[in-house]
Amino acid sequence: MCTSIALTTKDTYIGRNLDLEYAFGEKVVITPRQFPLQFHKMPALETHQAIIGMASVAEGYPLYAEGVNESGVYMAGLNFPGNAYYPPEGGAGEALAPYELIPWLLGTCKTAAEAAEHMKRIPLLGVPFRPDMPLAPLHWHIADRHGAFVAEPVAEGVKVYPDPVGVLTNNPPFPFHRTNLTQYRGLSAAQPDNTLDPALELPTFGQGMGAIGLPGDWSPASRYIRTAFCKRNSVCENSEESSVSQFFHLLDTVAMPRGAVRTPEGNCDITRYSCCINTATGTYYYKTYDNCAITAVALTEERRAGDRLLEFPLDTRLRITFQEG
Ligand SMILES: C[C@H](CCC(=O)NCCS(=O)(=O)O)[C@H]1CC[C@H]2[C@@H]3[C@H](O)C[C@@H]4C[C@H](O)CC[C@]4(C)[C@H]3C[C@H](O)[C@]12C
Repeated sequence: MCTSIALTTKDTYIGRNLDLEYAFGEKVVITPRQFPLQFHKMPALETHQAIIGMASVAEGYPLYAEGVNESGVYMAGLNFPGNAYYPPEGGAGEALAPYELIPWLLGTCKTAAEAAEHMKRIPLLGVPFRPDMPLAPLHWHIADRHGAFVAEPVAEGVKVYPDPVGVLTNNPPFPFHRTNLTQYRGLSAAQPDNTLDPALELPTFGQGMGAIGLPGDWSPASRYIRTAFCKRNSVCENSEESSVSQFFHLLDTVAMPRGAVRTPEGNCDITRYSCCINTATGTYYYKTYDNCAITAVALTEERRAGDRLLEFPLDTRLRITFQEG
């Protein structure tokens, strides 16, 4: 499962936890403006906006889990099994395969609203990248500094919702999560009033008691509520360091430590990586399960301008610094 967040401090920061029991060949990949992108049913993009994000590269093609373009538009795919539906054959006109969405939309769109409009308009095409690669059952978080959207491909078509909370997890479909939030409307970061019986002495005996009832498990519904609560109450200083640090703390509240979440096959679902992207600069910050220090890849002008994919293998090694004095 996964959790995606859009947070505005001095800039807008967007990113996600990627929770999975196996590696998918992930690395930070920059698709520069002149790298030609091919599509099944759309004309090739010979030149487009540069994209930075986490992807596996297959036959020279960037298969993104999430990315940001140079206009600061973000798009992330999150698991949506049992609900995601892709029509097996598109018509004669335009269509995009699920793995083509991030390259095409981030290659062409200047705003998240524009990408959301395309999601409503362009039919999806249920074609995998390769016959031996399954179609990933996904829904998408789309965001920029102006706001966020959720796009869900279901049997009736692609549904696009505005997302004023700025959070997405996994199943069930998005309207459930919005309704479910109402059940937690009484939670507070402040100490609770004694509304139970003001005549009784019920002094609080520790901090944090206003959030009693905040779900602590890793189910998608609980991660949604926990992230929405922590994001809503988030405070940080007006600096890059403080914003990035805060963003990773928010993701940490829903990260999966190995062993706590088992798949039906008995494998451990873990947070393989967490990322935070500054949409104003395109800087991609990440940490991995073992390397909890933050590593960054900058989207420099030189890197934006090329014609070859730039691949940055993840720095996954934990380093422990022993202090001398
Ligand atoms: C599994 C990832 C979503 C994370 C998540 O929600 N995991 C939950 C696992 S579970 O429900 O708890 O079992 C998704 C997000 C993006 C996906 C990848 C992207 O869609 C790009 C390609 C698409 C290809 O069809 C399959 C490989 C792939 C490289 C995908 C592998 C995998 O399905 C990814 C990495």
